Amino acid sequence: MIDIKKVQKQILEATPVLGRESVPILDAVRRVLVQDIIVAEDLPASDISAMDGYAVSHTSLRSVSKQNPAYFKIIGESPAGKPCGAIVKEGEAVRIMTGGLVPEGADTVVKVEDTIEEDGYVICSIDPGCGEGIRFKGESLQTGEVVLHAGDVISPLEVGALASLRRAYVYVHRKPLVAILSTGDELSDFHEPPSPSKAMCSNLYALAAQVVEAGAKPLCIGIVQDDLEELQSQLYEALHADVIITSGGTSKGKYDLVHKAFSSLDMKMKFTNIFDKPGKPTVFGTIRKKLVFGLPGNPSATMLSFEQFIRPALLKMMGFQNISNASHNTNDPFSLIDSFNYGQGGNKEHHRAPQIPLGKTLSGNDNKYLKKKKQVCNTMPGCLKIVGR
Ligand SMILES: Nc1nc2c(c(=O)[nH]1)N[C@H]1C(S)=C(S)[C@@H](COP(=O)(O)OP(=O)(O)OC[C@H]3O[C@@H](n4cnc5c(N)ncnc54)[C@H](O)[C@@H]3O)O[C@H]1N2
Ligand code: MOO
Repeated sequence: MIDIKKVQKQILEATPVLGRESVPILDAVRRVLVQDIIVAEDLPASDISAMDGYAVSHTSLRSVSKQNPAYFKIIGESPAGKPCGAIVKEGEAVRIMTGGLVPEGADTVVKVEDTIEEDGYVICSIDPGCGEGIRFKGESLQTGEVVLHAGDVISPLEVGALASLRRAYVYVHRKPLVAILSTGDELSDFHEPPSPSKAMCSNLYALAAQVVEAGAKPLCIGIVQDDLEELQSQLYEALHADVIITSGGTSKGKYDLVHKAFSSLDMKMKFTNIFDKPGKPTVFGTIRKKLVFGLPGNPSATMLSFEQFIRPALLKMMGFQNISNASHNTNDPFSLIDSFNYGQGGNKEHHRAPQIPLGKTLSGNDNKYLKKKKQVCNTMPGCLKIVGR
């Protein structure tokens, strides 16, 4: 048996980073960019007004004051999206709206609140300073600038930047396809009637949801009976996925066939048992370089093993680099009380303790899950996630 840290390290060492695919920018959210994004055209592409006001040449505004206002003849209008062809000379102004193109000859926009318009003239008694009220060409982004880098994670901010650069598609790391199989003759699915001897194969759905939440693509293969040939053939079919997860059949029972099926497919076994519970009988190896995880059937063990071992691998496949050893936050249903040396043989056992603040000391009466008095609540040690996610 090996400990969680070693297991996590072994898994990440065997995990490849997947190649790239081009996707529409909205499909790139929470995914990792594979290319640098270089600005092809200045942003803004021309000088545009940052204010509703009047575009003038600053030379006409020098030495204006309340006592000595400047008068400008209005020679045209530049609403947003409809440029004005006029050329502004000294003593002239163009009425301009926010986002409107600044006409030739103008270098300053006086905002409307600082002016009075009368009989085709605008009167200005304040000098806002040369260049005020204008967003100049290239002020936000300049041609040739690297605005996003390979390895960046796309969030709405990056989508906005990409859209403003007119990039409809970007290259990101491919999402792993994760085949999920549930093994066990006792399992049934929604379409089957309930029976006392059957258990609903909830793991199939819980695992698929975890795969989705991690950002990968689930492929629910369904229930596979406790039959070696069927298991072998379903696993063989599943090899077109990037990752295979089975649940159940990993233990020592007569009908626990997962080990045999893996061996028959020449699995390169990395480990078969971990030191901690839940999740003790977890199996991991590779078949034709595909990652294969055999998770125990107990639903809480299945989900915890996914969080500890599979989620980090999926994140690595999708190009995330900042995978750290940060623990889960305590609002997570996987928050656990850590009761060291609790199990027989001295292995760690983690008991569920939903939504208890990190570090809080609890008395034995606080929670039905507590078996000892005065245990310090902790999150699952060694659980990997992206920092800041
Ligand atoms: N002799 C020993 N027996 C067991 C050991 C051991 O060391 N020696 N380990 C125990 C531990 S720890 C675990 S965990 C389980 C793991 O068993 P399996 O992986 O073989 O799982 P199953 O026996 O197939 O199922 C266990 C339990 O979970 C239910 N299950 C299975 N699949 C699903 C599913 N898709 N959805 C919902 N529930 C599922 C199943 O009905 C069983 O109740 O072994 C212990 N035994
Ligand atoms: O190790 Mo078992 O996975 O439930 O406790």
